[in-house]
This record gives sequence, C-alpha cells and structure tokens, in this order.
Amino acid sequence: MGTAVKICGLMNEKVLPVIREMKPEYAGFVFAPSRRRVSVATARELIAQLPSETVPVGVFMNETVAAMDAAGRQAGLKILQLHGSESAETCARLRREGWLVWKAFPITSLDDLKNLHRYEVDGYLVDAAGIGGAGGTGKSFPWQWLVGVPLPKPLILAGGLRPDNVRQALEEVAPTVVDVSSGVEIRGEKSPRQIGIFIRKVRNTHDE
Ligand SMILES: O=C(O)c1ccccc1NCC(=O)[C@H](O)[C@H](O)COP(=O)(O)O
Repeated sequence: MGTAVKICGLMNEKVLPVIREMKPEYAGFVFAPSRRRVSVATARELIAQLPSETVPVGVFMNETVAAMDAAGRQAGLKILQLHGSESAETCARLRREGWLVWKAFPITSLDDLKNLHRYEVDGYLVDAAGIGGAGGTGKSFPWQWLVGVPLPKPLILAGGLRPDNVRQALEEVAPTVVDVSSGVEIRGEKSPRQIGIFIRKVRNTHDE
C-alpha cells in the first residue's frame, strides 16, 4: 500500500470537483482557531459531498471531550485530530466514546519525538510548531530527525509539504500519511490544480 494523502483545511465547495476526482484518503476540516476555521454546519455540508473513499478528519485544539464529541457527530467526522496540548487521558476518553484519534506533536527538537510514546492513539501526526502548537504554518521541521528513530505507527507527516518536496519526504521518512494545507494553496486559497498535482506526486502518477 502506498502512502495516503490528507488534504487539510477545506472550506468551501470550490475544491469538491478535484476531491471527487482524485479521492484523497483523508480530508481535514479545521475547528481550531485559524483563518481556515469552518463552522460545524459548513463542514457537515462539505462532508456530505465527499466521495466515499475520503475519510473526514476534524482538527481541534484544546476543546473539551463533550464539545469534540458533539461537533464530530453533527458534522459527520470519522477521525478527531487533536492539535493542542491534549493529554493522553483525553485521547483515551475519546477512544472510549468510539472515536478514532490522531494526536499532533509539534517537533522542535529530537527530544519532542519522545512524547509520541506517551500516547495510545490511532495516528501520530508530526508537524512543525506554530503558535501554541497550531499547524497550517507551511513550515517544516528537519525530516531527517525521524530517520532511524523507532516511532509508533501509523505516522502522519505534516508541515511545509508541497508538490515539489513531497517525493523527497516520502523517500526519507516513508510515512503512512502525508498531510498538506499551505502547500496546495495559492494566495491563501486551496488550489484545485495544486491539490491534483500533489496527489499525483504522492501516487507517482505524474509525468516526470
Ligand atoms: O491549518 C490550520 O490552520 C490549523 C490551525 C490550527 C491547528 C491545526 C491546523 N492545521 C492542521 C493540519 O493538519 C495541517 O494540515 C498541518 O498542520 C500542515 O499544515 P501546512 O504546513 O500548512 O501544510
């Protein structure tokens, strides 16, 4: 199986044709404070139009279990991605409620990689560190830090990925999923063309 793709920060219907054509494995909806934040109602409308192959992921930062559970049910999410300082116990509670949980870890040094082992979750997302741990910065951390380090799986690589560097990331890190937001935007808006190019690069179906 090849590496899966998550296109994060979907906000409106303009991207739906390319999502329906390319069928990325995951689509992300940001509920955390962000310029990409969507309401539960908007997410619900977009999620209802995703192809069946694309799993909807909700991105939260430091929300209560009750708020995430309610938003997740209303919007029709399948995976909750926790991008703040949520504890291992918060993740465990959500899993007991039946949610699949991806925990995001901002990586600023090799030491940060030790945090992954403190959690038992369904995905370990390593990302560059934005303010308060926020993602969607378009910045990357040195992926070489991941090479040869035993890490729990599935591993989701995020932060500063673009169509022109994603093949290198795949070769160096071989993650389970690559997660992109800024790298498929033009002037702050998701670009259907860049989304298509990115997914083709990952699937190695682009013209060299
Ligand atoms: O995307 C955001 O604006 C965001 C805000 C707050 C917390 C998380 C956020 N995004 C999470 C993601 O999964 C992004 O895809 C990931 O951080 C990669 O972003 P980018 O470097 O822009 O590709």
